[in-house]
Amino acid sequence: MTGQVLEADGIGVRFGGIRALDGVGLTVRPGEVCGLIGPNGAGKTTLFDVLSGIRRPDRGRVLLDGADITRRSPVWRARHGMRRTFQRQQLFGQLTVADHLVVAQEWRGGGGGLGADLLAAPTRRAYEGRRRERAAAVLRACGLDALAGQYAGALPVGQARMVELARAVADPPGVLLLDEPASGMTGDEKQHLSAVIRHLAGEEGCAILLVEHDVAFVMELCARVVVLDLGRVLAEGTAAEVRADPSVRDAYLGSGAA
Ligand SMILES: Nc1ncnc2c1ncn2[C@@H]1O[C@H](COP(=O)(O)OP(=O)(O)OP(=O)(O)O)[C@@H](O)[C@H]1O
Repeated sequence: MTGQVLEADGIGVRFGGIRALDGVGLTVRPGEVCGLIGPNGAGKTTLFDVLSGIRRPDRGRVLLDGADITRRSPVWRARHGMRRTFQRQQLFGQLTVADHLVVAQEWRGGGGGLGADLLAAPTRRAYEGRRRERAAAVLRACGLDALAGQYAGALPVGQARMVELARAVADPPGVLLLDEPASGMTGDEKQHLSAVIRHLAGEEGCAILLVEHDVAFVMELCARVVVLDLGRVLAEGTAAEVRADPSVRDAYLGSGAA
């Protein structure tokens, strides 16, 4: 999969009297890591829900490589290259780490359907073999190969977060939405996560948008940062530009922050 361009154009979402998003626009391009930051309740998760198709906006459009996908389902988006992780951990405790990555590739089908599955037909085994090879390569790239056979339910939070990222890229994405990927990680784990994300954007051309409360992590990793506040884009620019913006300092960073 090559990188895709993801655009939000004039997105509006209301929850009763609350304007969660009010005319939000942003663009993420192939090879770019864009950070999305803002105070609690700014609308970051709601925007992710709209981009990934979980929530239909009241107004505005979502575009993938220029095509309007606003009315496309989350499954359609996932099958056309858009992958997402969630703020709350979403692993299957009774599946091994490697199986998470194999299952993530199963939607492509192949190998002859249920009958072939039940009989373990050679074509089916060949498909599974290729998917296991891909899973092993991704786990190596994410530094998780030693954990391949472990049950996900037994992992500490930092490793579990990394497995979620590995699962999201098991089938190569064009666009990747990461919701607080570093939460619960140690300093070393965050460094490693940064390197993996950089590789995905720089070497594989993926367009990456990430929400993260660890502002130092975002500022160090992201070429461009978008700041949301009260459902609107408050500022957008390089890390240095955003850090120096007085309105961002007032609304979010505070005088001594980042
Ligand atoms: N399902 C919902 N029903 C009603 N209000 C909601 C719902 N989801 C979000 N909101 C409201 O919409 C606004 C934006 O919430 P959202 O979760 O998108 O913010 P956020 O920036 O992701 O916050 P956080 O950093 O705390 O995760 C908030 O005022 C929130 O209370």
